[in-house]
Parts: sequence; C-alpha cells; structure tokens
Amino acid sequence: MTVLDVAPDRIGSPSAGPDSGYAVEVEHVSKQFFAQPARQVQALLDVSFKVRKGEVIALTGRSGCGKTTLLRIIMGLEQASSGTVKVGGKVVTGCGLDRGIVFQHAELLPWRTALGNVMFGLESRGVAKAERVEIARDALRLVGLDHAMDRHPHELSGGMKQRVGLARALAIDPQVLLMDEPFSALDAQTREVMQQELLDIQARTGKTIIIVSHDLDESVLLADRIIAMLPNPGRMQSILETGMDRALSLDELRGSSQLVERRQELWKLIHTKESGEAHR
Ligand SMILES: Nc1ncnc2c1ncn2[C@@H]1O[C@H](COP(=O)(O)OP(=O)(O)OP(=O)(O)O)[C@@H](O)[C@H]1O
Repeated sequence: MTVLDVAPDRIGSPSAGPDSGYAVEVEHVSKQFFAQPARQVQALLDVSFKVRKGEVIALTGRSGCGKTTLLRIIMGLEQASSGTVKVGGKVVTGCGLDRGIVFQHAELLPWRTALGNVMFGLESRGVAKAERVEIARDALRLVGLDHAMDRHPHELSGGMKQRVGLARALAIDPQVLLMDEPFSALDAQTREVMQQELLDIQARTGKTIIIVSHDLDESVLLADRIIAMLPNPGRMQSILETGMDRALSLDELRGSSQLVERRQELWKLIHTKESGEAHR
C-alpha cells in the first residue's frame, strides 16, 4: 500500500464544487489562435464530452486537430475562447491540484535527483519536508523506481525519466491525470511495458486519465472510450467505445482481432471527409 492508495486528501484537495458525478465535463469549447494579425487558426470548434470517474479517455486524430490544445485547456494552461471545462463539477480557471500532467518529455530539473524532482512539485504546494519525502518515495515506488530515487536525470534512461514525470504528476494525488503523448518518444519495448504499467496504476488508484495519442493501437489498447477528432477546424468526429476486455493483459489484447477491428474503425473515423467518405 502506498500513500496514493490510501490517502486521497493527504496533500489537500481543491475546494469542493457541486458533484456532477463526472470527473471532467467539456462543454462547447472553442479556441481560436491569432498567429499573425491577419491569420486566425480555429484550433477547436464546439467540442463537448463528459468523462466518468475512473475512465481512461484517449484524444486521437491527425496532426493539427487540436488534441494538445484541448488537453492544455483542461489542464488550465490555456484558456478557451468560449465554452467551459469542469473538473469534479468545478469550473477550471487555471491549473489546480485536482489535475496532474505528463508531457512527451519529462523536462526534469537536471541538478535534482529523481526524488528531488518529484518533491519539487510538492514544495510549491507548501507540503512539509518530511511529508514531501514520504509522498515522493511512495510515488516513485508506484512507478517502479524504488532503486533509482537518488539518480540524476543524466543517469536515467528515457523510460525512467518518463516514470519520474509520471511520479511527479501522481505525487499531488490529482483526481485527473492528463497525458500528452507520454510514450511516443520511447523505444517500442519500453513503450509497451509502460502502457501496461499505466493501466496497472490506473487499476490500483482509480485515477481518471485523459491521454493524447496519435498512435491508434495505443488509443484502443489503453482507453475505455476514444474521442476521434478531425482538423481544420479542430473538432470532434465521434466517440468510440473500445470495449477491450480489461481482464486480459495488453500483450493478450495486442494479438486480438478486436484490436484490429477497432483500429480500422478508428482509422476511418479520423480520416472522414466532410462528405462522410474516407480517404487515404
Ligand atoms: N500557440 C499557438 N499559436 C498559434 N497557433 C497554434 C498555437 N497552438 C496551436 N496552434 C494551432 O492550433 C492547431 C491545433 O494544434 P494542436 O497542437 O492542438 O494540434 P495536435 O492535434 O495536438 O497536433 P499534433 O498531433 O501535431 O501534436 C494547429 O493548427 C496549430 O498550428
């Protein structure tokens, strides 16, 4: 047992809002960027969906369909031009302790150890030092880095760095874990190991997870539901239930006909033309 299993409010939870029963509610979110005075990019147009507590959702689509922008808006790193996002029934107005984020590259502080990096996020949140150490150790154990807590980033492999990034996000015990292409920079074998570990951690902690991925297999394997998105303007095409049997390991699912069928279905959805035809 770790602190992450047993003490959800150890670090302090965000002020409670009315509980809608959903972990995340995205309501009519649009986003325009004004890249140059005369050039407006419609990164997102009227995106709405709800995420149940403990659900794993993938945001998938071709390059430029607004996946990262949507994740950043949910995180509170970017403001929607219109529409709202609620987390635990509370409108998002900026970053908060109820959300943790993992990026494609962990961006660790090079002068700090793995433990020091995980503790860093807790420092700015005013957690007492003894408690910081304990929570950071628990988080690093959860991601399988018991043996490497005192190593600096240059002594860690790519997969280990991503594990530290995951531990850093989990240490604040967020209600929702947001992940932006977290495994795409890893070699294929490490990626497969980490995908399984993520689902194991999810099963243990019950975290709600929203993961951005352009990898269709990864989306189908990890998610309960997939938000299929289209570009120009960035928008939702549809929501696909993956229906994967969670009693099976990812290794077992990788060889299944169900995965092949769902991947093909998803490919068609994200390559839909306005007319409804699929193109290559
Ligand atoms: N800060 C910004 N300023 C101007 N345009 C932006 C900005 N951020 C994103 N965009 C534009 O918004 C659109 C959506 O970008 P976003 O990065 O969210 O897409 P994505 O689906 O995550 O793409 P990829 O899969 O290539 O990472 C793109 O056209 C992009 O060029």
